[in-house]
Amino acid sequence: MSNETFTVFLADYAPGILIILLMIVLSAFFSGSETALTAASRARMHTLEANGDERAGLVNRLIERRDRLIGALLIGNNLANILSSSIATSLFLHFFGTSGVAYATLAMTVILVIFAEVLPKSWAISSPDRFALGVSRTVNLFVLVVGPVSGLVNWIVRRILGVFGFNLSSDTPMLTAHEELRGAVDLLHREGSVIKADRDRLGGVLDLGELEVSDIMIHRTSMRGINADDAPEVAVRAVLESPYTRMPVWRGSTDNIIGVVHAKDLLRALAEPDVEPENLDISRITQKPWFVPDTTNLKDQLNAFLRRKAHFAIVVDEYGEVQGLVTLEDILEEIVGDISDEHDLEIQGVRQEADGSIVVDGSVPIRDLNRALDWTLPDEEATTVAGLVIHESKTIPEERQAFTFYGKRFIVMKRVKNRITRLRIRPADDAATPPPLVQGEGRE
Ligand SMILES: Nc1ncnc2c1ncn2[C@@H]1O[C@H](COP(=O)(O)OP(=O)(O)OP(=O)(O)O)[C@@H](O)[C@H]1O
Ligand SMILES: [Mg+2]
Repeated sequence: MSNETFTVFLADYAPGILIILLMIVLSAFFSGSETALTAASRARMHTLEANGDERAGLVNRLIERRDRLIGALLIGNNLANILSSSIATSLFLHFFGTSGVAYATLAMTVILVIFAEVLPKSWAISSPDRFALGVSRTVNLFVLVVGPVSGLVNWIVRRILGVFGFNLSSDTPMLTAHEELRGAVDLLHREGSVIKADRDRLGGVLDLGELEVSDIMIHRTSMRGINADDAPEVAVRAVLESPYTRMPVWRGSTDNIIGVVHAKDLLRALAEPDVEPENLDISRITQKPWFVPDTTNLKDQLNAFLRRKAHFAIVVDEYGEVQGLVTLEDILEEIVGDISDEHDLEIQGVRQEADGSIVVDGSVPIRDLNRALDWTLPDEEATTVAGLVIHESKTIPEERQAFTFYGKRFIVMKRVKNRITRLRIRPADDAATPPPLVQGEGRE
């Protein structure tokens, strides 16, 4: 090729070749960005953003609207690939006639796969965070410009799918992150790489957002507190006799809680020189109670405990009426299972008999019984076992009357006035008992 023909060649083809090169670079940019932004660590980006990194903020905004991001990048990528291939084809047609189409297809496929796909994606995946931060501004600008087009694309896709009966409304609930996590944990458990205890704990963490304080609180009837108007030595004895470290202090009636006493503060006060139990001033060592709504979900309550560095809260309903109490330990137990310490009681009023039946006091909370014996008696309608039997039988049963529900036989052993004070529970012979129906009312 002489100098002259080379100049002519350049003048004729250089713009085309330049555009092809530019498009390959652009296509590589889009592919790499997609990989980097998808693989970037969200935790790291949030930390960086919190520390004032503006580019990390952009990355977070982009990832939050993932479909818009992917849509825009796809459009850019295709635009670049198709433009470069079209120009290459027209150049090749010039040199090789009609077989130029085949050569162009072959050459561009190889070039695009290597330089516009695999190479940038491999590069991006090797350090996605840095790559994502680097491209964030440019990609953001591009998404802003192309966003409306990708919105149009999504709309057309939905329309066409709609014709075939698939209904993807724009807010079709995708799997929530929780459901995905739970699914993954269950799957790993089934495959054997996550043991049951771990699955239960991970599941417990995920459940926190779905349970409310009222689901796990200690009901007001089981709360142990002290009366502010009692003589100090009576209060001291009450604290000594209780297994609990913190005790609500009430005045007038048990649901008028004015404070909380910590056993250690009491011990300190008593250890002061010339303080005798009888002249101790309890109100001096009571701390202000912390009231929380019964509808608080456990995740928020756990965070609130940690933030306040508190362990103990009084639960109130929407009218401010005391419903019960909840402690940090109660929430942690939802994750790790039962926690006992050297002063915790086995649940009281439950006795396992030699014949396999269980004898319970009527006042035992259903939740405690369920937890202790791994049962699933419903605790929505009634709090105590006696309450459940009364609710299901719709009467106040006589002694020795028996009922079958929820797969168990409940036999009333003792009734004092209108209260059922003791019951025997044994597995119902017929395990297929339909749950809510009261079956037998005969005497045993
Ligand atoms: N005054 C109370 N009355 C009734 N139940 C309580 C009382 N205080 C705590 N509980 C319950 O006892 C269980 C153990 O809770 P937690 O470990 O927080 O109390 P604790 O053992 O008295 O305190 P700590 O472990 O800090 O010494 C929880 O189920 C909690 O709800
Ligand atoms: Mg404890």
